[in-house]
Amino acid sequence: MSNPIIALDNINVTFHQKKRTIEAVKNVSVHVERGDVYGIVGYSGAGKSTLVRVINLLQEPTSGSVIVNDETFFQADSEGAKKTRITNNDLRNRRRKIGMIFQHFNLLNERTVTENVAFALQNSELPAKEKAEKVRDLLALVDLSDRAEQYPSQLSGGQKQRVAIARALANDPEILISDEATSALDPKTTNQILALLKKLNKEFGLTIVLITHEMQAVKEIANKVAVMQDGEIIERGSLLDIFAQPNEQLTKEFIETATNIDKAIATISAQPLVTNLKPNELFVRLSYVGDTTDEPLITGLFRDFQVTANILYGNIEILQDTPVGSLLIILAGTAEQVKSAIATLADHHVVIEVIKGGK
Ligand SMILES: Nc1ncnc2c1ncn2[C@@H]1O[C@H](COP(=O)(O)OP(=O)(O)OP(=O)(O)O)[C@@H](O)[C@H]1O
Repeated sequence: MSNPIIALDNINVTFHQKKRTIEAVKNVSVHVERGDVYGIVGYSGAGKSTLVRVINLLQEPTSGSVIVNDETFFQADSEGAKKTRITNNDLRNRRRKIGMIFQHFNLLNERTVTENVAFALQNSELPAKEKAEKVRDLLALVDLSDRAEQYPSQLSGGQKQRVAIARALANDPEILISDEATSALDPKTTNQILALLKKLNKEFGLTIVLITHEMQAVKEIANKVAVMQDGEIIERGSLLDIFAQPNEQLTKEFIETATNIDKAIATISAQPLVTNLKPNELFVRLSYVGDTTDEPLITGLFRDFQVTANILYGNIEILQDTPVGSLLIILAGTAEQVKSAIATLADHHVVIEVIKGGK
């Protein structure tokens, strides 16, 4: 496998203020592979922005190493230790290959849409005619050709973000950093922007680092997820693994915001079928990923073990073209039968969580 396009290792960022020291990022290592959409989620203040600003040295780390495209941007073993740093001139050039988009778009209000995008090409060596062509192509790509001569104040939030994306793409970056880019948008517009980012990733192989407090956004487009809290990454993995089996409480909370499964459990737990659960019944949650969903698991329980399964709630999401399911069901049968049925489900990589019963 080739080297990661972004390798952050043992990154620390410490801010020294008059009376206090803030450890915004604590010994974080993140490797982003080419073509990844890497989601970093966390609440406000977790250190997400500080961490991603390290990638293009908008924020110089206190210590650690930053390697982008096999080039060392920064390296220092510890605070105050001798450091290696890319020259300012080289950094300026490399930064053009790392596009950024932000929550508040950061457009120039006195300039038209075309001028905003062209601004990113001011240092480009392209002849004027090709620059103009490039801007036109970019506006077509983000579906804003008809707004070329308008000003930001005449655009909706989603349109402004599309101008920002066109501008971020002007120098053909290999990496796009999205810092809460959909946080100020309504859900429908958010989905349109996420769909555009997904298209850029799929069609052009653009590597995207997406930081957000919205798990829903990560769920839509990321293939990898890291969860940040108090300057540290507390959990990470593939999107599917994280959704199927989160370990940390905070990860579970974020997933809940995108699936509402806890709400479903609470509502269904209050129903008579569950409050009056019989001694031979178990109220369980089954979670599964991938092909398992296609199997007639539930009918098999009765056929093979004479265990009946009463489905009270079901939710199947498609994450990265893979079904990820959650079922809330009541299993009924003898203790022996239910035990065998559960063992078989587990053999099929179904995670079983007993919510009530079985005493
Ligand atoms: N330049 C700075 N000087 C001092 N403290 C800073 C600076 N930048 C960030 N911090 C502090 O570092 C911590 C992490 O901030 P950061 O902006 O990285 O978090 P975040 O997860 O991106 O949250 P948000 O989404 O609210 O920006 C916070 O406590 C913040 O106040």
